[in-house]
Amino acid sequence: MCQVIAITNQKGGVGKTTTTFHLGTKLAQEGKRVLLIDADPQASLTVCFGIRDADTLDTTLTNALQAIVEDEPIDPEMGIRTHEEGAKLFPANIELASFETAMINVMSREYIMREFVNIHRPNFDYILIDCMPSLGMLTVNALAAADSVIIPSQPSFLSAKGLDLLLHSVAKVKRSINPTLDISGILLTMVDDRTNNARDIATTIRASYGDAMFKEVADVQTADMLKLPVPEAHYHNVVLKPSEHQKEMVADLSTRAERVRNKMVNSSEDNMLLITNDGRKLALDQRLVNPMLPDSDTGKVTACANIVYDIWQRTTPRRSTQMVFCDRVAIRCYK
Ligand SMILES: Nc1ncnc2c1ncn2[C@@H]1O[C@H](COP(=O)(O)OP(=O)(O)OP(=O)(O)O)[C@@H](O)[C@H]1O
Repeated sequence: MCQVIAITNQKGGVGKTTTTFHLGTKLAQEGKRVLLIDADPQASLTVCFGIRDADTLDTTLTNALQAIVEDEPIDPEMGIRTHEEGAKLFPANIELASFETAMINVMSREYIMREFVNIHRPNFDYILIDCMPSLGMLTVNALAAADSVIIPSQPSFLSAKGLDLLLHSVAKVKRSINPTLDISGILLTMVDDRTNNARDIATTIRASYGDAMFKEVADVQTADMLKLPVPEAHYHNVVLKPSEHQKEMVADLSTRAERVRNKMVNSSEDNMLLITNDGRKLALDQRLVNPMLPDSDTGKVTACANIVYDIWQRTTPRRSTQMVFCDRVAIRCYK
């Protein structure tokens, strides 16, 4: 018999899509017939399936729900995509947001998704619904369509605070719309056992919702842990001599620092922070401190531009890409 599970939490970024995608993929790898429904206009689950431009899709959850509202027949194969790992997807895009607003005028609006899900129940062992981060009408629809709910939650103060509200909403849906709805459990996600704060909050959540908690948690995965392939780096340090203007300006910075130290200037006019900032700008390019100054042959920006140009010339046949990072991140503000 098909199990329909809504993965929900009104808090954003707690791992709903990640949980839906990995749970769905794992079940499919075990030979189950799995349909993942993207019920979030942000379409993150759709993107997980490699669909980068969801807004150009012809058939999405919006069309399907619209067809149900208009009593049109639905072809169960329509709009379904297959992932290489075997799970199937019913995609979404931003149009779902306006559909949610329009739902307010529809009769039996809480049951639209249930009707859609029921069409697919006979063909799948599991249907997982990735909900949007809100307790709006689409989430209520997902809860009305589901047999159970998984609640991903991060061990953070704000996530813990929102759990009461969410459990209250689930209870309300169970009472008034879907009496057979169960809570499968609260799944702690992105648990970083290296910090005391995460450990403390996880303990507090367990103390409050112990029975509802999954024993397993999803550990935080950092780039280091994932051991993603990284290209071999060749480091080159380029050491440059200061221009005459830069030397003069550095001397001026010392004079300013002296005046600040001796309290000869009001701190609102000049202070160590301003001086350090000017020093950092000056080190990058003298024109950042005084736009009237000429470009310097020995400036960092010029040297960088020359290297970029040189690499471009050497690698043009390979059409290689260069990414240039700058440690003076606020450069735009000073141009
Ligand atoms: N275990 C993990 N370790 C590290 N990063 C993670 C982990 N799980 C999820 N993430 C990252 O956290 C971010 C949020 O995850 P995800 O999109 O699954 O959350 P969400 O609750 O679906 O978000 P939204 O509410 O916006 O739909 C993503 O960038 C995801 O890659």
